[in-house]
Order: sequence, then C-alpha cells, then structure tokens
Amino acid sequence: MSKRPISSFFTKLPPTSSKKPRLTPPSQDESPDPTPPTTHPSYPHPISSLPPPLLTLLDTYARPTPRSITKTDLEITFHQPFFPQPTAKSLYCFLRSNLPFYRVTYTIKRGDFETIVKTPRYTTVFGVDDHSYFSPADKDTGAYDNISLLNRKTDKTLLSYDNNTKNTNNNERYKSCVCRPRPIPQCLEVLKNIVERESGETFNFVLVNYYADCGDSITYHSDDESFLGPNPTIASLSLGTTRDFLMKHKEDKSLTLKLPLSNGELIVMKGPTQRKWLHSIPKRSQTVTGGWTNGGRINITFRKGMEIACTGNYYKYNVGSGPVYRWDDGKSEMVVYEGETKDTKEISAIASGSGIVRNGEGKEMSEGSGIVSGERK
Ligand SMILES: O=C(O)CCC(=O)C(=O)O
Ligand SMILES: [Fe+2]
Repeated sequence: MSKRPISSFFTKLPPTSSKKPRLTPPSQDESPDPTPPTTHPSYPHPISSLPPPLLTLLDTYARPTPRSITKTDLEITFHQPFFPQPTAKSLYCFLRSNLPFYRVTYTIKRGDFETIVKTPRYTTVFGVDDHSYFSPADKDTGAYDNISLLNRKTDKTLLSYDNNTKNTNNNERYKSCVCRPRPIPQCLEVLKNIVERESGETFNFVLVNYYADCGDSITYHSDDESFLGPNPTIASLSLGTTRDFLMKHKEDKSLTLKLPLSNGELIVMKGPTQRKWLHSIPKRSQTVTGGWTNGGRINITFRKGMEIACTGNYYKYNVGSGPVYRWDDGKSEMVVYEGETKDTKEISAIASGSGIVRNGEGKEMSEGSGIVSGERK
C-alpha cells in the first residue's frame, strides 16, 4: 500500500466565496495514489479513506449560494445542495460501508423507575472537546496509529493509546467515557474541513446517525447542552433518502417549520436556534425518494464541544457499550461485526436478550415515544 501522507488531504482549506472548482480533477493517466485506511487503537477496525476521485468530486463542486431561513429565534443557512446528487450518493454508500456503528441502549431513572431506552437509529462519533487535542498524524506516513491525546493548556499527554490495552481509559479527565476518545478518521476529517471552509466555523466533533429505514427516527430535542457553549453552531449534512426535519419553537406553539432534507443538502443552525427551538426526524410509515422506497439515510452533524463533559456524553450516547455494527453488502443490512472481542460479545449477548430489565419495575421503551428536551439522547 502506498504511503502517501494522509495529511496532504487535511490541509485546512481557506474560506472562499469563489464558485470555481479549486482542484483540477486527475487526468486518466495520473490517478493519485489511494490513501491508506485510518487505523487507531481506539477504532474497532481500520476505517477506509475516501478514494481520491470521490475526494476530488467533493472538493471541486461549484456550490450555489446558500439561502437563509429566518424566523423568530431561528437562524438557518440552507445549502441546497452542498454536494451534487451522484457525489452525495457515492459518499452515502462509502460511509455506510466503512464506519463502525452502534445501536445504543441506555437507562434513565424516572422517580423509582429505571427505564431502558433503545436509540431508534445507528450512531457513531469521533472527536474530543476543546480542552484536549489529538497529536498530529505521523509527518512522513500520515499514519494515525501513534496519535495520543494531549492537554490543550499544558501540551502534556493525557492518554497514550496502546494496542494491547482494552478500549477503556484510566484517565481522570475522561473517566466517564465509555471508550477512549477517537480521532476523526480521514473520510470524515475531509468533510469537516470542507464544511468549516464553507461555513467559516470550526468543529471538533463529528456525530453520525444512520437511519436504516422509515422506522428509524430521532425524537424532538435541542442540541443546547451547556457543554456546547451559549449559542452553538451546528452543521448538519444529509445523505441518502429524503426525510422530514421538523422544528417547533419551545414556547410559541404557533411557530413550526418542516424542511424535507435531501441527499447532499447541508443546514447550518446558528444563534438562538438550539436554545429556542426543538427539532426531530419523525418515523414515517413510508418514504419514497426517486424510485427508492424506505431507503436509508445518513446524517452527519459537526459540532464544537467546549467542555470536558461533552466527550463523556457523546461517547456514552453514540457508542455505548454494546456491539459494533458494520454494513453487510450481501445482506443489505447492518450486522454485528465479527472482529469483536470476547468482552463485547458478552455485552452484545446480554443486550440482545430479553433479560435486560434492571429491576422489577423497569420496562423497555423506544426513544421515539417520549420527548427528550435539552439533551440529544
Ligand atoms: O438526522 C438529522 O437530520 C438530525 C439529527 C439530530 O438532530 C442530532 O443528531 O442531534
Ligand atoms: Fe439534534
């Protein structure tokens, strides 16, 4: 495998309003070397890098000027589209095949009752809050293998990842994390860089949702946790099937908004939007996009976590402690990843069995059956 530095694809792209392509597509006879997969001890498996032709298509698109949507307490920039349809569809297939996903289950306490909540979609997350940063990739090879986590103030190592240790961490700062914080792999870092360039914002977390079909959803909530700062900007990219993004004002019930989000579209939510509005992707009995019925959808949100608590929260609710899922092309569905350790197999057997009720009173429920306000769970 060629050792072309991954970092050559990571260079921060300067903000630009130019509508012209910025990279020259490779000619037939000089196709660039493929970038090796991103590997890191915190990953359950190597994560493939974007094929150079797809990378070029993503970066050279002359995107139309976005439109602004403003309502009381709401500021959204709508890039329609951010990536052209065929490119976005390739990206959708690529990410669905190559990212590790989780179907997280967690418990919440309501009075004396402990309730098990099953997240009604697949999720995954990469990144770390602003108090820490990952050391740069290897200068010569671009490899991630030895990337460690450093304290932003002191530049001292907080976690040096070791292939031989379990995927838990003993670091005081991140002791509430269900797994070790994971650096953003090349395929998502590239997208983050393009979104940052076009929006003029910076992000340190990439959260991915995979809605397998029209029955997967996210309940009404707002991404207004204090660990994101007072008026967080959140950029949200949609790939695959069109799904309705519903919004409603937290106080004024007459204020609502429905945005069908389609393949390749990006919304950037800003200002008071998270503080004042809720949003959701409701279940549907059927979705039809083009000739495609009840297809899947990937949503990627780019966020900036300001506080340490953000990291524990995001890994708990988007990775959890259950099995890893990967896309199976033959079966056309997510299946439990076979390369898992004995420990995760045991957890997966417990989670998929019927005996997960923690106390006599507990009952299972789906997130979709309740409104979770103020927290994205
Ligand atoms: O899938 C979407 O468009 C929304 C996802 C979302 O709201 C979230 O991840 O917090
Ligand atoms: Fe959200």
